[in-house]
Amino acid sequence: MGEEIAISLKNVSKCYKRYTRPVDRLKEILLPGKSRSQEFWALRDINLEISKGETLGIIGQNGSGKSTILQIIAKTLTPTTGEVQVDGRVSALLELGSGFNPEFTGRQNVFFNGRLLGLSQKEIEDKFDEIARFADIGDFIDQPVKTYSSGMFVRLAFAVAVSVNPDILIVDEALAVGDIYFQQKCFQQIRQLRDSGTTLLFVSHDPVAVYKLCDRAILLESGQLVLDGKPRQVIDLYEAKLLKKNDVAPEKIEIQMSSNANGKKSQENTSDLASKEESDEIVINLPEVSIKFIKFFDEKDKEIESVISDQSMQLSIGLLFLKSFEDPHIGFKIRERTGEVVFETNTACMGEKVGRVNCETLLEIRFQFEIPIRPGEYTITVGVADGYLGEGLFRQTLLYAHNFAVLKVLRNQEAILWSGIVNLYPTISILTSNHV
Ligand SMILES: Nc1ncnc2c1ncn2[C@@H]1O[C@H](COP(=O)(O)OP(=O)(O)OP(=O)(O)O)[C@@H](O)[C@H]1O
Repeated sequence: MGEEIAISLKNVSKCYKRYTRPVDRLKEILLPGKSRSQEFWALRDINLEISKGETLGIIGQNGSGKSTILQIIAKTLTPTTGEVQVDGRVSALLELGSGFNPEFTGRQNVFFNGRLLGLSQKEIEDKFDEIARFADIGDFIDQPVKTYSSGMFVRLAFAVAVSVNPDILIVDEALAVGDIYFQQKCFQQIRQLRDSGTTLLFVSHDPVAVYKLCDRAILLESGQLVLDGKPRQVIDLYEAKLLKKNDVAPEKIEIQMSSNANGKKSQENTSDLASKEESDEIVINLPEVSIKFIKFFDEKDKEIESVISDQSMQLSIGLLFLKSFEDPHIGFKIRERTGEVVFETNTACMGEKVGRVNCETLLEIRFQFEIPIRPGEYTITVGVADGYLGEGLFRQTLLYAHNFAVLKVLRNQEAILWSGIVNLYPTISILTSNHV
């Protein structure tokens, strides 16, 4: 699997015309010859190949071009320049409402859309009950869709989109609309399609959804493809860039890919971050702040390689400051291998202050905590920022090293048998009384 190409974009760009005032658009139509618009490039020179069966997450800030790229692949939008090739039946859940006629009932829309997606009347009749069951909107199926809530809308749209057994499924943020039960149902359905070989393109602002569903991700920034890699790397870079954006003094900070596993750093600029190896992690830092070590200790200050579930431990972070800082704060994040955050905090959020650090200081900070989590491998991310502004915000990020170390949590042989993410240490009371 993976060699046959489902979607290919070659040098794809999309330019929109933008008008300062709506009247300018009218003037341009009535008085052709003089352009009253400005060009706006929503996508610039995108090159992308997606193999059959691949699951691609598309990440980017608002306005970065995510929907535009999906619409171009779904052929509801034509690119200004470049070449697009799509091999297979595409089913797209784009903007809420697209593809449905508001005056038609749900039932009529199912038939209408089913035909658009290439099913015969008979095929839709055969699938109709299954679609209605999945959408689960009761009698509303025979009401005009203009009377639907956004949740009902997306239920029906999703049910239709997945029922046609598409070769390529495109989902744009649609899952954020439904309730949690429906979302789970959708995820399950998407997973089933994925496992049966459907190519999936998925836009979401929820990193966890991308971690869980996708085996590859791309990051778009102002219409350009900035990184194509593993979901974890792409999300880390996205989050690093968000952090940088919020900084008051972001200009000096560097974003790099770093091979933490062997300590080798490749000082690359984000502008030429092409497709990256899985071991590369995103590090952002000022040159004057670096991590010297990360160590684990037990509660008796003995250094340990791994920790037993339910026990106490200490995380020790050694930082070298080659410049003085007035109000530095240090934080850590523990993540599961899948990328899901188990816990994170920092000195500011804990109501602590490190105080001023002088130039050429080696600072060691130790966090003590319990580890009531299931056995497995977790990663440690370290962050350092200066100038606490409240509400978890800082004046400037000094360092952010994703997945810098691995923490192994071993099974506690004395613990009860349990499953899940966190041990709640349950106890039992059994109360009996005579029932009269
Ligand atoms: N019809 C249009 N005319 C002019 N500009 C447009 C048009 N459609 C989109 N744009 C602009 O193109 C850029 C990319 O839009 P797009 O909807 O693809 O972004 P996005 O990444 O999906 O954003 P969001 O996360 O907010 O949905 C935005 O700046 C948007 O304002």
